[in-house]
Amino acid sequence: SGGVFYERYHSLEDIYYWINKTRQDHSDMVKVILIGSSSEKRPLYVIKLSGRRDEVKRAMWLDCGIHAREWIAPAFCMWFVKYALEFYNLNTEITEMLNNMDIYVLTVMNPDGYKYTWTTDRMWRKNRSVDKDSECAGADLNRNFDANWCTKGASSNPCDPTYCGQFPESEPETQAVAQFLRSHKDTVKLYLSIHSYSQMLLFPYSCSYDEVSNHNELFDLVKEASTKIRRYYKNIYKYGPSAKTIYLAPGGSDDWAYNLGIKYSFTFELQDRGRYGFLLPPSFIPQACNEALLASKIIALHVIKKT
Ligand SMILES: NCCCCC[C@@H](C[SeH])C(=O)O
Ligand SMILES: [Zn+2]
Ligand SMILES: [Zn+2]
Repeated sequence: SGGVFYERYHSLEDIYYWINKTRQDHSDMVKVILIGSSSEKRPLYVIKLSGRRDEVKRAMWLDCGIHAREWIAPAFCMWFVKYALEFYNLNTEITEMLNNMDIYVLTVMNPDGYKYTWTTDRMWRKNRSVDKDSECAGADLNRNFDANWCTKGASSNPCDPTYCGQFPESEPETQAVAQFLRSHKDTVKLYLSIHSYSQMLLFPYSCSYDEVSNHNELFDLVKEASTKIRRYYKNIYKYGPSAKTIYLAPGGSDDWAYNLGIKYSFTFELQDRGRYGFLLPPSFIPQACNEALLASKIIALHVIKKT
């Protein structure tokens, strides 16, 4: 139903409308939680998906759109929500997921930046906070978390695309997510952050070359996901610990979530590998989202078994 809607990119206003319509159309499985607001005072709405059972003890977190220009990410969050609601009680994996874990989905973590890519600069990455001491705007929200903050792989120059912000959690968007996860850290067992591009399935650490305690388990998970994507969708995803697999990137949401105690923490870089890059045409949305959905299912079902 409304399939073509999910094969398009949508403006920020359309996404806010979609969030509210989804809640109205599925009031038995959907709650909308306001977790904070952006630096330009736009709301940060989290969609909470629950199966029709009583309280479950686990939850999973999925955020998209932390980086403004990575439009395939919010498209995936919307695809994921539509799929979960449409196939609950029809598809075994999604039914198993929703019967055993609530799913929190933050469709656009950086609404100001996303809006800016629709109105002004399609290649914008950061949020749109204004630093009074600089003529440049915006901090990189994926360098603003409290995990080896502003060390190698981030910049302290407000004009740089990887500007770490004035201090850890200086940005309202970072604060909102960190606050929500801190207050739900006993139930959230899986953290997924969706980005583009370069087709990679990554896990901590990216703030250092240190290996996490459950490195082998996380490595096997992303290896299995990559293998299945290659088999079913004939597409190649690299996988491994972030620092070694992509680059050093301190202050990342996944490293911070891991250190908070969410031991299953991943960053996905979706399609493509550079032919279109951030300008991935809408015709690629279905396959890019199905690849990410497959990886999400594999990881979520493992987490349910193990926690
Ligand atoms: N914790 C960061 C995981 C590795 C880097 C991910 C990319 C996504 Se565009 C980045 O934030 O530069
Ligand atoms: Zn990104
Ligand atoms: Zn990226």
